[in-house]
Amino acid sequence: MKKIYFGTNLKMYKNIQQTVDYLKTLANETAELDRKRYELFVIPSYTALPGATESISQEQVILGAQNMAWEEEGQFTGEVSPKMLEELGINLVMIGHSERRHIFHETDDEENKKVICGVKNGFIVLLCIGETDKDKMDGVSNEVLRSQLIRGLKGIKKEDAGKIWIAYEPVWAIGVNGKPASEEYANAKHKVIRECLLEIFGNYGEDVPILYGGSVNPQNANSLIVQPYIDGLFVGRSAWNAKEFAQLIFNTICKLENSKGINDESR
Ligand SMILES: O=C[C@H](O)COP(=O)(O)O
Repeated sequence: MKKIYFGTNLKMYKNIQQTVDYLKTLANETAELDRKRYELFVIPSYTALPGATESISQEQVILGAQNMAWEEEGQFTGEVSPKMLEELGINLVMIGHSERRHIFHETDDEENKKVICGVKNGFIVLLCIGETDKDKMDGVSNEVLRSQLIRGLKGIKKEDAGKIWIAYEPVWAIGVNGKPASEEYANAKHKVIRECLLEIFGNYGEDVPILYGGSVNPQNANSLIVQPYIDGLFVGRSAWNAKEFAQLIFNTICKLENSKGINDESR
């Protein structure tokens, strides 16, 4: 039975104390969660990472970094190296979030160098991909997703597929001005992504979880999670209150376990 994933990116919102308080509450509220079946992760800001690693066990909540340099050291002012994250005990790095790609103009080739460096340094690499509104209007969403995957995962060995997680986040669905994708649309794009992963990694492509992100909220989480190609939810705003995030997680699990999907071997 495949794992189901729930995670959040705290973006540039919570300071050190707020992050520590958030994590303690989230760990407490989700203490009953079966970690063999459900994976939970949080991606705080860099400055909060030391406090975060000291405040909770990563057996309860995996901690990630929002970005990472593609080199281990060097003349890269303002960047954070994988070795520095390793020193903090961080287990996951997020690469290519929509805000990195579109505000900071990161390219697929740069994301690829970071993915390679992250895998090499033993991190779980959460690669974010997603089409823009224009891509969608022009009818090239599938091609854009395939291109981001093929370029972003270039050079990753099949045997390392298990170190990659994918977050599908349509750019038009993210943030305060975002409009959530319908469950049908999200599921169809996850199918495209799964097929592409199987092309890239062969059967190892099944080892890569694909999470949906972009205006996930208590109203749409249940219908998204039961979709056959959706392996988890990557939540922004609706996760930033720890008690409400825990409630969203338990509600969706309840929905999932009461649905037919839970008996399907593919889940
Ligand atoms: O990293 C998380 C995503 O950008 C989703 O954010 P959102 O749920 O606030 O749209």
